[in-house]
Amino acid sequence: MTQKVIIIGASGYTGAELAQILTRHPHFELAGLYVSQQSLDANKLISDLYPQLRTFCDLPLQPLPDDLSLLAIDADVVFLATDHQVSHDLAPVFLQQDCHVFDLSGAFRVNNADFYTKYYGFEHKYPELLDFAVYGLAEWNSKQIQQTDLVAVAGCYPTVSQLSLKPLIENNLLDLNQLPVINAVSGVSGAGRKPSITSSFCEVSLNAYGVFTHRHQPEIATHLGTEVIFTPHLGNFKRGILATITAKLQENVTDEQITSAYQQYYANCPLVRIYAQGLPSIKAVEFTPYCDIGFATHNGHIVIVGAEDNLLKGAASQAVQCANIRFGYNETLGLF
Ligand SMILES: NC(=O)C1=CN([C@@H]2O[C@H](COP(=O)(O)OP(=O)(O)OC[C@H]3O[C@@H](n4cnc5c(N)ncnc54)[C@H](OP(=O)(O)O)[C@@H]3O)[C@@H](O)[C@H]2O)C=CC1
Ligand SMILES: CC(=O)N[C@@H](CCC(=O)OP(=O)(O)O)C(=O)O
Repeated sequence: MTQKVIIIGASGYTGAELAQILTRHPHFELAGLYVSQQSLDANKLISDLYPQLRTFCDLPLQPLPDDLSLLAIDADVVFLATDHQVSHDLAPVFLQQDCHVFDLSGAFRVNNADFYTKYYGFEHKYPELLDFAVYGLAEWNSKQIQQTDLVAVAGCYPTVSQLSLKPLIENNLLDLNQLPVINAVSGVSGAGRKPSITSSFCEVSLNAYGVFTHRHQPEIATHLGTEVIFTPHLGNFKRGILATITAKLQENVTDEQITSAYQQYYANCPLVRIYAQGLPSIKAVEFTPYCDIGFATHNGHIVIVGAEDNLLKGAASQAVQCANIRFGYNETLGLF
């Protein structure tokens, strides 16, 4: 059994990663790559933009047709690697034609229409889809993912932050009277391929941004079920996120209890690697579908360090992981 899949937003950074993964996937047949109707890249080959794909994937980047429903009828699965508002507009068209939608944007991640006005700057028109969507944090929501046609793949910073904190919160090992503090540094690919002054080579050094205002704070807090302080940073490297998370432990919590909580939740999760010693780095995870987690404790506090590739576990490979789960395949199929 194979599913016919298409990627919309295929010329972008996460779209190109999806194209690479789906080309080698044994059960998903990559049937088409799409960009906007006005795209400057329309009708180029994806391998013209990403020469590393030459001979491996030479499909053209097609402009979206006027009648999207014809495209939707012909596809079993669509990956939306598009901006939030574009995904918001496209997903219902595909769902209407019984196409399975895996959306990499934030358009369906938080079940609260007001959140979109406040943090995304647009009015959400599909509250019923917010009810229906399953949050694609693969390790935590696999049962729900198996049963949905709309997966809102978790955001990049939220993925590493939640994978790091959730086992400890679920086992009541943290004193949440002191809010966990997440400081995370992302490579510049997190900002996407479109040019902008803030992601321009000579402008990027290392800086915090979105302090107390970034949309990933409420995404993390909603799905963790507890408030956090989240500060993203932009670093002068291409890909990867390193999150350093400080939290207060409940009285007398031992390192063994912490390790055992991680093992309890991730023993059967091949894409989360818990370090027995040492701390993860971006070097350990870049170009891989893993999230690596390590920790140290001192005087009743814990510092957890989580690392992932923002374009893979933080986006494209987690999207395919969710699709594998949805169709009953091994969750790592096509990811290595
Ligand atoms: N980069 C990252 O690390 C992560 C990104 N995400 C999310 O994934 C999504 C894609 O991100 P990323 O790959 O970085 O973005 P890019 O800016 O690199 O790519 C966006 C893609 O969308 C296409 N596009 C733009 N407008 C339209 C339209 N109206 N219809 C169809 N296609 C369109 C662009 O092509 P063109 O303009 O030529 O048409 C391009 O192919 C975003 O929602 C982002 O928030 C999630 C997690 C991590
Ligand atoms: C470095 C950088 O700019 N990162 C982006 C986050 C990545 C992203 O695309 O956000 P989603 O995961 O919500 O889709 C930002 O801070 O807006």
